Amino acid sequence: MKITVIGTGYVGLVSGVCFAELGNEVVCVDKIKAKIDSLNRGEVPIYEPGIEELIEKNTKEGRLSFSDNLTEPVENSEIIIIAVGTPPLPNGEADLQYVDQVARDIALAMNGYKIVMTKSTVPVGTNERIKGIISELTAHPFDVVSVPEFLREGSAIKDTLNPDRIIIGSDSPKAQEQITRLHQPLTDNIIITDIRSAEMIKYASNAFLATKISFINEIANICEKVGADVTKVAVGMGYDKRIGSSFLQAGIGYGGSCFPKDTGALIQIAGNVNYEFKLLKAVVDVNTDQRFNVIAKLKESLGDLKDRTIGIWGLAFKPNTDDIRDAPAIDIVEALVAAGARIRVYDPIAMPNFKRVVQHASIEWCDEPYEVATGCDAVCLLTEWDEFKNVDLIQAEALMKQPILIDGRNVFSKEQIEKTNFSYYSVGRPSMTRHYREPVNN
Ligand SMILES: NC(=O)c1ccc[n+]([C@@H]2O[C@H](COP(=O)([O-])OP(=O)(O)OC[C@H]3O[C@@H](n4cnc5c(N)ncnc54)[C@H](O)[C@@H]3O)[C@@H](O)[C@H]2O)c1
Ligand SMILES: O=c1ccn([C@@H]2O[C@H](COP(=O)(O)OP(=O)(O)O[C@H]3O[C@H](CO)[C@@H](O)[C@H](O)[C@H]3O)[C@@H](O)[C@H]2O)c(=O)[nH]1
Repeated sequence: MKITVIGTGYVGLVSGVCFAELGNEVVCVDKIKAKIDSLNRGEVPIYEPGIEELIEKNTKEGRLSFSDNLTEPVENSEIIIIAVGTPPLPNGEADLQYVDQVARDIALAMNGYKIVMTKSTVPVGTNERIKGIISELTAHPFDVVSVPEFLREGSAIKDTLNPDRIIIGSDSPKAQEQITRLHQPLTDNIIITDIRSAEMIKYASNAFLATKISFINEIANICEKVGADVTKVAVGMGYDKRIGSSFLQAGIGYGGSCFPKDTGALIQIAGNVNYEFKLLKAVVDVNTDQRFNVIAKLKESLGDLKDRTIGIWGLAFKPNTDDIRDAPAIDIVEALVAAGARIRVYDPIAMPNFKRVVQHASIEWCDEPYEVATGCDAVCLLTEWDEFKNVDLIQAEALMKQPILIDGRNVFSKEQIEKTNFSYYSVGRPSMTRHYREPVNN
């Protein structure tokens, strides 16, 4: 099939390349010319394992191309995919200006029947709004279908080529049949719904996963006080098939471009119909507090943080991505700056993006984890990159002023820590505080 994908962010690029890999003819369009120019030079604007190779292969084989103008691609395509951003407005609601603009642009470029397939995460009713915008500007026939995207950053290619399910929200048998055919090579789990339910499935899924994370984080906080181990609790709970073992990793809370934005948007969607989504509001509050537990643990072990040197291992909101959108590390580093600490940071991939958002004279940018540890009063692990899991803790400890380790992701085992002199604080597991404590004003 001939497909135009509009928006070359994570979703646009990954779905574009995957549909090309399945044998379709795909043009990825973005309004930012510099992005298209770099893609045409073979430079990929996002870090995502496996994507560079797939882009190279599919462009070489002639199934994938890039353009900063949608007119010709839309004219030549049967299916137009909307994959532009829906960032939060100050009140949490999704900002639909990019979606609206694309709907207008598609309408003006249409030359015959098209299927407009929305992959952007959009509030219930938005696909009807898209339909309205397009039909005001063109007399050509078209259908709008909602096919929400469930990929995760860091495993986006794998998720797209092996989805748990495909949701198709449609009110047109003709469009439904074509979009089903497009996705058939990926899975048998194709679920057809009305458009509004498809839109809601996306928000409800993200909100449920965020709820699981805040739930286990609260259990972790209680475990710390009663001497239980949340990692064992999660394993024990996860064997119950009704609960499931995934998304029960306690830590410093969820971040990223989706959960914070989509939970906020769903609270607003409910609010707009006079429903207070109390549970989800609590999920968001718990998540905000969870980030600052890292600061509380630093204060517990060091007292005042002024003039203390604190190391940070990891800035991305999760491993295998350079995305720092709503990463807990932003709030944590800013809180350390505000407390007057000196901060030494390193992330294998996300440092350039982080530097664009957080800049302060007290931040030292390092090239590897041991450089971070050098001269530190404490090190905090915020992203569970393999590079940090493989750190030689004895070597790191020897470089530090004080051996204090705050493990925000429960990466290290009791056995690993027992071989060191670290005072070790993790999340929802018993602390391993040692004899070592320097005077506050050393
Ligand atoms: N990032 C994820 O992991 C993920 C997963 C599932 C769903 N989603 C949803 O998918 C959507 C896209 O997310 P993303 O992270 O890929 O976004 P992004 O912000 O990374 O990229 C969006 C792209 O759209 C382009 N764009 C905006 N207006 C345009 C226009 N008029 N014409 C052409 N291009 C235009 C922008 O220049 C940008 O490159 C969002 O609604 C998001 O919630 C994202
Ligand atoms: O047990 C867990 C699992 C995740 N996280 C955190 O939750 C956040 C989100 O992780 P993940 O869901 O793996 O990444 P995303 O790429 O944000 O993907 C989510 O958001 C996307 C955008 O909507 C959806 O498409 C995906 O299905 C959904 O998993 C990260 O900060 C993780 O560290 C935890 O703290 N504990």
